[in-house]
Amino acid sequence: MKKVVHFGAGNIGRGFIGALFSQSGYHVTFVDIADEIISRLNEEKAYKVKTAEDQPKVTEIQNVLGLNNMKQEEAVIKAIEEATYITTAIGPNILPHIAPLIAKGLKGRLDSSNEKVYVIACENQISATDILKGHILKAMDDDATNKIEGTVHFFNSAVDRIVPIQDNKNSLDVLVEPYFEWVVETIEDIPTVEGMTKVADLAPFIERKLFTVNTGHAVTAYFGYLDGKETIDQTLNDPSIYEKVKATIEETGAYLIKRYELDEAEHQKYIKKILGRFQNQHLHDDVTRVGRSPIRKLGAEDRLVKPLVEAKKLGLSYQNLASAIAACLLFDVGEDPEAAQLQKMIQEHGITYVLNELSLLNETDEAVQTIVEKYESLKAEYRK
Ligand SMILES: NC(=O)c1ccc[n+]([C@@H]2O[C@H](COP(=O)([O-])OP(=O)(O)OC[C@H]3O[C@@H](n4cnc5c(N)ncnc54)[C@H](O)[C@@H]3O)[C@@H](O)[C@H]2O)c1
Ligand SMILES: O=P(O)(O)OC[C@@H](O)[C@@H](O)[C@H](O)[C@H](O)CO
Repeated sequence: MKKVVHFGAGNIGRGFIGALFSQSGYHVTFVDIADEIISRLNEEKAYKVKTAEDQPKVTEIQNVLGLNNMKQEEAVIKAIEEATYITTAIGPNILPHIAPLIAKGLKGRLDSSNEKVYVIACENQISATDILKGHILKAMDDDATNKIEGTVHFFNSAVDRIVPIQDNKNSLDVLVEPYFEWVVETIEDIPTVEGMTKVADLAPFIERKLFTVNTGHAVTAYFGYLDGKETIDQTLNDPSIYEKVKATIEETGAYLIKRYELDEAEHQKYIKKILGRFQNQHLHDDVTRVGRSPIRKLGAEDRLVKPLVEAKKLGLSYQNLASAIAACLLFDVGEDPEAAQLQKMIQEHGITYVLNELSLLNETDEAVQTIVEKYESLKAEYRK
């Protein structure tokens, strides 16, 4: 049986990537720091994935076990030595922290074998695998680095399936939306994983996904939060927010259509499908999950700022994206460490500084002025 080591036994790890591997006949070793999940995986050795729809489909996921990377380093190294795939769904900010352990595992493996292994980061971030590779190489000695070529293959990917925070913390079972897409950038003949789509150039796929699904999701979350809504589907029941979200992903759409020569009618269909996915009433996806980590989401390469900058360069409208960024700046959820840090930064230094520091937008840029105006007007409207 082929093996995969998957870092991150959370929602997307168990509910999507780990599940696809298991269903494709692989043994899956989940690596995580959450003791309860790891113990449960080792006790139960299986869990269920249930689709969020009127007639849910339930799939039993087998051949799984768990390792804690903080406590079982040697076992993780051994698992990496035996794996065909190494994947992650852990959050982009965590990649630098797991890279040294992956490097140790790869080093051990390269000393004794030249069997191919494929590394794929499944995160909502452009070039996440390249970034992970950079951290792995930093942690490796020259000898191991020289042996990587031709043996360790790194592929970028785009991963799409909405998996909300799970209600029952005492169960490994995962509720997921029925839709999924996993696009991996390679033309190599690699071991089959059912549900994986291979493409030669990931750029149009990841930008289309990140700047439609994730931009639309973020706008919904930030306006939903401001308006006191709890979930994404509840937020979109409000026609005025629905129109804002649609208008924002039409702005990103205009950029994507121009940049990648997409078919306009096809892209409109894509937008409609995405809005329909957000409206799934069985998901109960919290606005606080979708809006999480606003500092990451304000990054220059992320779902709000990058399409604004690109739309502006092409002379396209970016007014709704500017509103979305302004709403993100008002995301003040106490339990979210990045939201707390963001609010502290705004209080101490002001919006212009924050946009410069986090989004690399220069204060002389007229988009900054637009965002500041929208921020002030949203603040007046919602924080009476
Ligand atoms: N949930 C979704 O709808 C969805 C869809 C597509 C992509 N993604 C992406 O997948 C990634 C994971 O998201 P998620 O929703 O599954 O998050 P999650 O919080 O459910 O899962 C992340 C897991 O990583 C573990 N973790 C954190 N730090 C760790 C460390 N240092 N070492 C080992 N494990 C650690 C956590 O304990 C948790 O189990 C993110 O990049 C996210 O953007 C999520
Ligand atoms: O995971 P994040 O924080 O990058 O973004 C939150 C959601 O938009 C995201 O998890 C989506 O549910 C997912 O990307 C759908 O494929």
